Amino acid sequence: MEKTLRIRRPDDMHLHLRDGAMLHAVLPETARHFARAIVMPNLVPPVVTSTQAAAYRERILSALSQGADFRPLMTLYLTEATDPDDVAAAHGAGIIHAVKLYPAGATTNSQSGVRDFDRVRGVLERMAEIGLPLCVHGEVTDPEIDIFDREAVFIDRVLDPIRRATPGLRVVMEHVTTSDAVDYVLSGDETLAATITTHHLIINRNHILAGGIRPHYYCLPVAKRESHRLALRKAATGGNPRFFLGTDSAPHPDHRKESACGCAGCFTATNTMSILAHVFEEEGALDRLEPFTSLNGAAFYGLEPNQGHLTLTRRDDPVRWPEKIDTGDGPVTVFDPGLPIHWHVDD
Ligand SMILES: NC(=O)N[C@@H](CC(=O)O)C(=O)O
Ligand SMILES: [Zn+2]
Ligand SMILES: [Zn+2]
Repeated sequence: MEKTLRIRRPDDMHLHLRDGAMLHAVLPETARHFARAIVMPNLVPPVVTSTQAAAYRERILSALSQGADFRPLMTLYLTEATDPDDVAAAHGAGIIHAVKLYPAGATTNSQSGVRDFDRVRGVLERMAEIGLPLCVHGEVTDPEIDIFDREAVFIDRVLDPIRRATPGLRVVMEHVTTSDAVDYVLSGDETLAATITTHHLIINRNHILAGGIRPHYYCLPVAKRESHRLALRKAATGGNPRFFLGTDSAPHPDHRKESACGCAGCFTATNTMSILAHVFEEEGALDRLEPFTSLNGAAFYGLEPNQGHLTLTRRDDPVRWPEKIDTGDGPVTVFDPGLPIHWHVDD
């Protein structure tokens, strides 16, 4: 039976748009459904100054097709040399909406990230004063720590000390993958929130490793065991306004993923809204899809909800999407949820 759901147009609060040919190829995939996105700054070289953020925003706007209704919300990449005055000026001018913390070496293009957290204390204190959110890739990089434990250890060793030392700092734990992170968010106050990706609601670590290694399911933080996936589903669909969508859609050309040392990232921009409707229906929480995708994130970032709407219809025939997106850097594989999805996004 057909079922219809009308929601405010969604925001993607964690997105990789890249640059150049890749930007041109992937931007329409997001702009088709999403009205805004928090755009990650991990370009090569990274977006570290307000001038660079403004220039990157212009490149995104000029890559948009005519008539597209999409607003990029820019971020700065925090380094040990970041100038608190530049951050505050960029925020005051409306150029940036967050600063992104990558522990050096934690993920794709994080080599310019932070090694000594004491060195960014001044920036964090200024951000707390002006109410500018810090988005955190929450994994320790200590090689002694098992990759499946790196998020939980980061909370104890790095994040909780930073939050205690910087009262009032608004923090978004990005792409949470564990029940530990969910519990930590629930234990926090209104200054603490988390994004949850689409793919972490679908896959656990077996999808990556059992029966053959599947590079297109490899991302960071890596998917954990099933109990964690279930905790994420509960958090996403549970109605707490401090959990919201950040797809972490992260395009890499196939030749970089299907390799002896494949890089991390799942590309989900194309089919995210259909997959999420499926997940929320399975959890008996379709009425909570709109808060998760379109209201909670905006509220945390101090933005009005989008004016436009998106309509999803459940039909008997499954949704079709291209297996790959062609880009100037080679094909990018679209995330495969591994099951038929029946929620069509209406044009
Ligand atoms: N999530 C990923 O696996 N990859 C992201 C980086 C990130 O968000 O950590 C990327 O830029 O490719
Ligand atoms: Zn990350
Ligand atoms: Zn990311």
